[in-house]
Amino acid sequence: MASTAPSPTRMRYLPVVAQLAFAAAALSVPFFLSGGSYLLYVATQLGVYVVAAIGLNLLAGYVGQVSLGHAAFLAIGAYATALLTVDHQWSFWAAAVVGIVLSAGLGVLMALPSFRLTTWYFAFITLAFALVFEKMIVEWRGLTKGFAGVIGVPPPQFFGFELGQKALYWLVAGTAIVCFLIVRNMVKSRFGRGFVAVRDTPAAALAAGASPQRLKMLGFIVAAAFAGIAGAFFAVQKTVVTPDDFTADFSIFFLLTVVLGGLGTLWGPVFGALVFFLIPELLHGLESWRMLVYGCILLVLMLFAPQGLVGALNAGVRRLTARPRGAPGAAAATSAAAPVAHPPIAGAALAVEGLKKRFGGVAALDDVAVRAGPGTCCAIVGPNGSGKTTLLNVVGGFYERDEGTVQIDGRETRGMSAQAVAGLGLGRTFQTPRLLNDLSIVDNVLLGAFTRERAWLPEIVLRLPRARREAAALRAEALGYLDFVGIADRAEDLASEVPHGQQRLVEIARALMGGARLLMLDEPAAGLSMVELDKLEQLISRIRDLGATVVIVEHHLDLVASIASHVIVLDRGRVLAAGAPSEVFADPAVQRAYMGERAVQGAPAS
Ligand SMILES: Nc1ncnc2c1ncn2[C@@H]1O[C@H](COP(=O)(O)OP(=O)(O)OP(=O)(O)O)[C@@H](O)[C@H]1O
Repeated sequence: MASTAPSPTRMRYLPVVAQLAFAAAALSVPFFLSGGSYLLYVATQLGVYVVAAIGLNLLAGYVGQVSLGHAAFLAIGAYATALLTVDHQWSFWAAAVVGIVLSAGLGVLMALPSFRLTTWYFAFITLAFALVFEKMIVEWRGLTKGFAGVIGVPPPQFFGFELGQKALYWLVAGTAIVCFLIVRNMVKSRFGRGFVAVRDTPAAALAAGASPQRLKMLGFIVAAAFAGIAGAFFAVQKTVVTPDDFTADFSIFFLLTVVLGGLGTLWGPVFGALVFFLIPELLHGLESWRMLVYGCILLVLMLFAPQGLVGALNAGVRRLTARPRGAPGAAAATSAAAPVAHPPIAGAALAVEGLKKRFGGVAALDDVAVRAGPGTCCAIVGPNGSGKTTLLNVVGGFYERDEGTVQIDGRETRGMSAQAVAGLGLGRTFQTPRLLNDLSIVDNVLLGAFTRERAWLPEIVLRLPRARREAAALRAEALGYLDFVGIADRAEDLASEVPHGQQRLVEIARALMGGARLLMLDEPAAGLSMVELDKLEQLISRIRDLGATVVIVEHHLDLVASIASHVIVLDRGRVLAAGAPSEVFADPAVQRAYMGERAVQGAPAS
């Protein structure tokens, strides 16, 4: 019987066909409208807004930095273009470049507070900035001409020819398409995975060796530069630039556009701008009813599609094309990749001495020593609150230590950031899996390769051969790692869709993808079924036997007894006992402190 489900190949090409069709439709608009028409003017303005919204969506949707001051970036692009062309007779192109550079520079400044502030505090700062900036434009009369604004911005010239309204439209629409493609190529690359990690789980970004600060900075620069471009077009399209054009309302309009269009979706800003800019324009004839109808549309959307237009559409498509569990599909596609015969791993030795860490009055670690060598598994056990996770966090560079030494492969890690420690070959998993829920399983694994990718941003944006080759090779490798941990059939599923036990395996695959030579697992058996536990035990044993150094924090003592050659028991931050599992678990002090008197009889023998 012929299947009615859309074929995976057809589904894969659908977005490309849709993108081409949309671009063709956008570029053909001037063929249906006359040169001086109001609609062409509106369509050009829409294109300008799309450019700005695409940038804001990258920043707010992907990097998670909600900015309520986007209008300021546009204002810089617009005023620079207007002032340089009107007062100094610069060409549009040179003036626009200055506007874009200045706007990107402001983006750098705006990025700085985001390094320290949480999302909402940062949003308030940007709102305050937008309000101050609005006043500044008015008050700095000597430069901006105050309320009067800059009048008579000339149209761009191209080889001596003045661009008419149709040509300007094509220029704006072409720029919007280019901006869309830049963002599309970026978010599909390691930068996109890094952005989402910074947004959803910065610890996972750090563990993968990615710098949240640099990624935020990149997001701000791109968003601000796009707004600068939009501002330059805004100036020539309107021919007048005044402070009223760049109020805080304008910033809020952009945020509304990307949120209601679908925050963090590629098409969100495009459809958002289309709907939320065009609707009030098209409702012009309704006069006073216009805003009421507009408000009702927004309300309905917020109620029925809180994830935005495109977010709701994507969710619908996912539901329609969902593959029944166990049916061939992505499973068949991924299992076709040859199972990886993993080469040996050159394990990195861990040596910790005299480690101390206090949180106020609590001594979370007090003179702790750990030694683990390649091809061995060292288990850290102890009651809740005994300092196990703190130990992993200090070794991983997530917390600064108070005293002591930590050496990975003989290198002292004092003063190193978490991403620098990851660069020494440390891979880790977390007590609660830190996955990028909106990305596929294979993308989650690919995050692990963040620092291994060599293609530069321009190569990625332009999809040059090296970037494409590298992306294909890494993807094949990631699928291999999913095969290795036994979940290749879930490669294309969203991380949020896979069960808890498999999420833990994804984290292990991600660490291996990052080239982990010292693997630290924080309670990997928590919440697993007996079958999953068996598989986990085999997997960790395989990784250890390949030569990696494994350090495992675990409450499941049977698992510890079967895979660890050395056990360290922590109790209130101090090492209570250390040695082979059989000795340690037989120690009455350990039995009393950790397992309690009643459990002593049930302790594993070895
Ligand atoms: N960021 C922090 N700020 C303040 N106190 C902390 C912090 N992290 C850990 N602690 C404290 O340090 C001590 C050790 O905590 P830690 O999470 O390392 O224990 P654990 O052995 O991993 O416990 P569990 O088995 O419950 O995960 C606890 O008293 C905890 O409250």
